[in-house]
Amino acid sequence: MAVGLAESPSRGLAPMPTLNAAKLLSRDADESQRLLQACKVYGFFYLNLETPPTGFMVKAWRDVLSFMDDYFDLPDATKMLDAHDSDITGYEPCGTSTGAKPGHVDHYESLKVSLEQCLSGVEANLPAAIAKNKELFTSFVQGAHELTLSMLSCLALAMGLPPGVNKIEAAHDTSRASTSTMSMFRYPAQTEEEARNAGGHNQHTDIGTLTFLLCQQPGLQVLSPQLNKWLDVEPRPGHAIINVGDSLRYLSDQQLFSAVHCVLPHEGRQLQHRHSIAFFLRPADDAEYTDSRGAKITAREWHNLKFDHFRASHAEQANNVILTGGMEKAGIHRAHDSSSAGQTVAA
Ligand SMILES: O=C(O)CCC(=O)C(=O)O
Ligand SMILES: [Fe+2]
Repeated sequence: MAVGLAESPSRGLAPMPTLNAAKLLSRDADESQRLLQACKVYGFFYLNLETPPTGFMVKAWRDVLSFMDDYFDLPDATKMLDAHDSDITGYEPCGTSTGAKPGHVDHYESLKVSLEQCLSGVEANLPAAIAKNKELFTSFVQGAHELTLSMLSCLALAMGLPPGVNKIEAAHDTSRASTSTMSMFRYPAQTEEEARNAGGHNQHTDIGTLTFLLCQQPGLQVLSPQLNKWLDVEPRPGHAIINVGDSLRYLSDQQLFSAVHCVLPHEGRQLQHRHSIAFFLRPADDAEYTDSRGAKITAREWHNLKFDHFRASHAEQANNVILTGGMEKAGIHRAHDSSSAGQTVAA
């Protein structure tokens, strides 16, 4: 049975393993095995950033948050000067996609800067507000890029694939264009009136390879593959939340699990602004795989198709397997070695 939108309060916290960023950066073999199991069983895990060499990311997190406080407080008309109708760079106001409840639009605004803009080193390529903080953003994006790429090497190691040249790593060759991007989100505080038509972030699976997410406030929920019910993802200081996206599931021939998730305020409406920061690692635009419909598609085409679908009505979204990659349907929770997780899968 498919599970509907997360309209009721979720019960319980999502059980998620914790991995160590420093060990993954040094390609530790045991940590790589734990990473593989986390991606196969949950598709979501915590990443401890607090030890060197990733401690600088915790400081950058604070600095980006204080930038976001100032940026999102600007008048709408000023922020709209940064809106370029793009899904990888610039500003996007609230209400452009379908929301987390039936009949609602979303309730988050975002400011994005692409990996390519950051790597180009050319200030003129960056959104103006970001160009003023070029060092902060380039070091954050490079740090998140290096970390997520190192996770792909660790996964290849744990899967016994030839280093560097395997299908997964080869699809992330940095000399080719991609839609990898950093996105800053504000879910603004809402009045009761505002909450009647808008709320949260609709259920979805992520488009890309791995998502590196920093958040301090609750609201994120995951559809547990084990229990087939919505659970809260508890934010943890000094830890990123990492999840597998559709592209990595497809490139791994469905071995890795991209869990369905959404954002909903606990209290029924957003009482205070909620902020989150994401880096979305995605494959090179021309990388190819077979998607959830069984179609051969490039990573760029999947990205564009999925974003169009985020903007479609709930009724259209329910008609196919694009929004959640078919992951919420019973039976897709394929059997896995339950010994590794100490849990069995409710199919
Ligand atoms: O804001 C969050 O915590 C999650 C956002 C998210 O799931 C996404 O942008 O893909
Ligand atoms: Fe997401």
